[in-house]
Amino acid sequence: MAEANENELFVPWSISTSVPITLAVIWVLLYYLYIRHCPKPIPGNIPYNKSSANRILGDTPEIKQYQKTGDFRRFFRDHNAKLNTPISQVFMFPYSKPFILITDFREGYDILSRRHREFDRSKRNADIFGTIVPNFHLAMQTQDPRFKGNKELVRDLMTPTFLNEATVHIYDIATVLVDMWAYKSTQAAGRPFPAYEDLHCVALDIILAAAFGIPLEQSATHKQFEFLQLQPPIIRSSKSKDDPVIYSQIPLSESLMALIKVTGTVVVGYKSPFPRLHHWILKNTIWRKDFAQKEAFITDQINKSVERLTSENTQESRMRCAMDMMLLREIGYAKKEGRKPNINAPRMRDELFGYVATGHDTSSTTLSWITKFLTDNESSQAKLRHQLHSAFAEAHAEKRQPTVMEIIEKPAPFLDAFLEECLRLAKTLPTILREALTDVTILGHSVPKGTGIIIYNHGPGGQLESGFDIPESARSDTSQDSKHRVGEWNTDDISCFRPERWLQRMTGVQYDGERDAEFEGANYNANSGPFLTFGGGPRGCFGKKLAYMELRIVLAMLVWNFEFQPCPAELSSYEGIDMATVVPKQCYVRLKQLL
Ligand code: HEM
Repeated sequence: MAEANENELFVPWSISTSVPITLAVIWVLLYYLYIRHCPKPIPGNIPYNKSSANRILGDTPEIKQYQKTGDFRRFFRDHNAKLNTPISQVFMFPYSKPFILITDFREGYDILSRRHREFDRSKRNADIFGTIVPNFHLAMQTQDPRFKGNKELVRDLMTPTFLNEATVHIYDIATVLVDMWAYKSTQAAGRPFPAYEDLHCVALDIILAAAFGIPLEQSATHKQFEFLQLQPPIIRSSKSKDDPVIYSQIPLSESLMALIKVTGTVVVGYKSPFPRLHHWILKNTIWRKDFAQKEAFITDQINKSVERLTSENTQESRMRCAMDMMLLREIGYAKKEGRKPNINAPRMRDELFGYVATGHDTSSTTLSWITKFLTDNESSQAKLRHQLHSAFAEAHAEKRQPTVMEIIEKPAPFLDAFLEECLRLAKTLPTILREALTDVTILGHSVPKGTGIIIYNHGPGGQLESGFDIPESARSDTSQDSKHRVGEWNTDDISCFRPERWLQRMTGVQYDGERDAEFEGANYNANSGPFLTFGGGPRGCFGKKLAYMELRIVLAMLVWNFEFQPCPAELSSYEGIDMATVVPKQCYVRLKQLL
């Protein structure tokens, strides 16, 4: 009986004690797992968001909120602004190491230009581009054994000879754009119309002409203009001068669409925590056809180039595009190495596609931002036109278009300054990635080897916003040495559009009261102040010279031919959308033809 009673007592006791103990053990275990999987901040005192450090997803929920608005890169700006710091840790992806985010220009510039033995292209770049163009030098770190060979292959593509060839294509395509916009503006009769699609085609045509020598008649812009002229005249149903006119757009060929789509797939790499796997799955499923078409397009262009280079016709066999230059290099290497040329070498195919991919979106997006700055800064626009009239005085007197050589060669400091100011403010590519190759010190903080570095040049202390007072002693020796190499922007107008900030007056120049005096003695100074639009150092933008040529020619031709008049506020947002680059959400023009 006593035994039975003991058992009776024991059972309820065991339930009442073992359940809470089990729950407590589970809770401790879960808590341990939770803590184990939360982000691990870098030891020391680099600021980070404390609540993000206490959740497995780190900063991801906040980043997702920004993604919903379209421009997730704004997160970087706000992150350092909220933490009131030029350097912070970001927990970008679950289970990954923290990234270091820097918004201070001098530190970014120092890392890119002076400390490139300590910092290199980030492995994340390889993750982002690895499944699209694994053999493109952008996807490689500098110590990658393939890197040097690839750079050799593309060596000729930014030489003056090659660029001179490219300027002719650029000018021809810009001329078609001018003709098309003259036609559109007549039809629109003072109403605005969207500009983005046309600029996207122009930039595509330019890079395809430079890469593969695709002739003007086959350009998307030329076809669009022909198509437009066959359309019935626009019937205006609305009376408001502010209602935009929407023109029909001829669809691009399947192969061009494939090139654009494949380039756009890079966004998956930017945003995914598992970029390679994520991209690989999509590439082998829903994007399979696009990738196949892109490959077929490149094969076709290689065959055409071989035909050109082996043609008896000297006019035909003349080198005229990146494809031909690369093929000739490959033939040269093969001869030297006593082997057959590999005209289908993966590195050549990827360098070619990479050239198109990196050269297209960046330029088209920048052109779109430029048209917005033209539209919204009337007095600077008028001053630019005035500069062009005085720089290309003969063309102005003869009421003709400036020639391409006039645009490229005549000094026009306000044109340089205007373009640079557009590039400073354009949101095209505000993030630059690096990786610490060794344990490093950044602004006095220890950062371990292998850490990903994000340099965000539109944040506090960057090229658009004044920053923090950082003691010189916290900066690296190289940063202290180069303190005066680049000027500083005036904090009062740093975020305003003011091309004059790039000009310096030569001392001793007298003004004679003539019309052109405002440009006399004005010198454009590229080091006037913070500017990282093309990154910097040995891994800075490879296509910068081509980009400047393209933007200069298109900008000069547009301002010569049109007055960009204000668009209604509801069509003039400065918000960006995150694609491969940050594209303006709205890009409209309202044009008055001048010639
Ligand atoms: C306005 C137009 C352009 C902008 C704003 C731009 C911007 C940039 C930026 C910010 C980088 C990263 C630099 C760094 O990490 O330090 C970059 C890299 C690069 N850009 Fe551009 N770019 C433009 C036009 C072009 C063009 C036209 C081409 C080629 C035809 C090109 C080819 C490249 C390549 C290949 C790289 C990688 C270089 C390397 O990894 O060594 N870009 N660009």
